[in-house]
Amino acid sequence: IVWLRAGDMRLTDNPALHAAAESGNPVIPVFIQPPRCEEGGWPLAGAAAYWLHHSLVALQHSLSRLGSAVVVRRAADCGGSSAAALAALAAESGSRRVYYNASFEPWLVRRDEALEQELASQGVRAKRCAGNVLYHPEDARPDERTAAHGFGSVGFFLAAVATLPPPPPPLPPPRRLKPPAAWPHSLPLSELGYGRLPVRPDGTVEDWAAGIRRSWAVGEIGAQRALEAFVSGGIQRFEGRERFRADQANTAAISPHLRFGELSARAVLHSVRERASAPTFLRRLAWRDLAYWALWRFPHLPSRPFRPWFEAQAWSSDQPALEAWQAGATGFPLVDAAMAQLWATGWMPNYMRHVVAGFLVEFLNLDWRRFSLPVPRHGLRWFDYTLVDADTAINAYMWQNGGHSGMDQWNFVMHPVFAAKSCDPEGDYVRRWLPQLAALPVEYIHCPWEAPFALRAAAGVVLGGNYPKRILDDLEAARRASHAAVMAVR
Ligand SMILES: Cc1cc2nc3c(=O)[nH]c(=O)nc-3n(C[C@H](O)[C@H](O)[C@H](O)COP(=O)(O)OP(=O)(O)OC[C@H]3O[C@@H](n4cnc5c(N)ncnc54)[C@H](O)[C@@H]3O)c2cc1C
Repeated sequence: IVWLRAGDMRLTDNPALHAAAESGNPVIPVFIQPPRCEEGGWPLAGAAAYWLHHSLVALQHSLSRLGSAVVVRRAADCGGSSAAALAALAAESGSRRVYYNASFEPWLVRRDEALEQELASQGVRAKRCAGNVLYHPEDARPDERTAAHGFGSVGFFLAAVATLPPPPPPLPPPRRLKPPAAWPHSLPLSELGYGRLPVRPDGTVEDWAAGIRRSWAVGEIGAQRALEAFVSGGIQRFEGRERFRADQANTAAISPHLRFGELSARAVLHSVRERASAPTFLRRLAWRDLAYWALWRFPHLPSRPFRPWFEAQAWSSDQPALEAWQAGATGFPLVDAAMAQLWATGWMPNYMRHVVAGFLVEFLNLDWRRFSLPVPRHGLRWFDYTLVDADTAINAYMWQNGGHSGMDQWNFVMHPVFAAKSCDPEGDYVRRWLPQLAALPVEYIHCPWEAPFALRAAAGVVLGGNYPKRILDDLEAARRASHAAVMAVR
């Protein structure tokens, strides 16, 4: 049995699949929808769940070309836990071995340890394989020497893994997977509900995911093409300052492929190293491992401030401001364009994530980690719900830093107008995502409130009409207030 989890959606460099294929025995790949209690409070939802559905469709297709398949099960139907579902599948199929790739979220580490014991008690051996990160968190050796790089920074992490053997080259995809004599029962993928879209009372489908489908080629083949396009084309622009541009596609745009394991980090590392000199990009990849290490070492990262005294920080409770941030209706075009891109495509580039996170924390002084029901509204949870690359480790690590309480706190403030000078100098990004502002000349595109009334009228822009008025008139005062709240606890 190869137990495929949400981060394993590939054939190439999939150590668990590779090991099972090499065993020479029949191979049964299985995906089990975990019960809520195994998800550590971070159930897959929204855009990321939608992505997983399509990634599973693509994986089924790739496996069928090798004469194999993915058996789909729900833990809820098979004893209520992943362990029980695997034990049942092992009993049905006569399998004695379960192969899987290691995860590092603390709740999954605990679950996997208990699961291995439960399977062992039923005569089934589990083999945990290494492969979804470059360096396993438990192998990193952070100490005083590495902390000299700035505790929790990427330099700190690179020093902590400097003496480890380099990540091995990626494994090839299996050429063949021996099928079992009879395929065990499998649910249709649709039963998992990950790809389900809401139906209106009149029976029509509310297709909020059309923009995601248009923007991405989900699955391993799409992932490899995206990586190839970046390595053969854009990587040198990334190494320069152009990686900060929002109006140009100068980053790899592979994060959802990495999140769902359609690409392995090792495959990305080796592909880049073979073809280009790209130290800045490779630091980004190391950042991903750093986030996994941080969550593994400090399990409370998604729920409590890393620096505990920030627990006492006084936050604003301005609900309309929060809703304006979410909806991309703050009246600050750069922020609103990014939130519109997020809503439409499930993604925005790193620089824009800094801009919108900074706006929420530094100017609106809204608590990034609060939890609200039924809609997850605040920064971290809103990203988790809307990003196709939603990743608990990276998301929490970055919001902690943006929210001042993290290991590697941001020492900069992204001003929603001035930041545009480097990331959207001609206003093309804003024009793309906020077409109602498209006719404004470049000097006003990021600050439409400053445009003379007649010019706005000629451009068809009505503040408070087809584009909102600013929710903050005095950014400097807002910034001073949030700074005072930080200084009171720091
Ligand atoms: C507030 C905030 C929240 C974020 N939440 C997520 C998240 O949930 N999931 C996620 O994948 N990324 C997250 N990021 C990190 C980063 O913004 C994205 O990984 C990046 O924008 C993805 O685009 P790309 O593939 O073009 O990245 P590139 O810049 O081309 O980098 C290549 C890969 O390196 C990794 N990487 C890049 N930047 C970072 C980083 N800062 N930290 C860790 N790994 C990184 C990603 O896997 C990325 O795909 C967040 C950043 C911020 C500021």
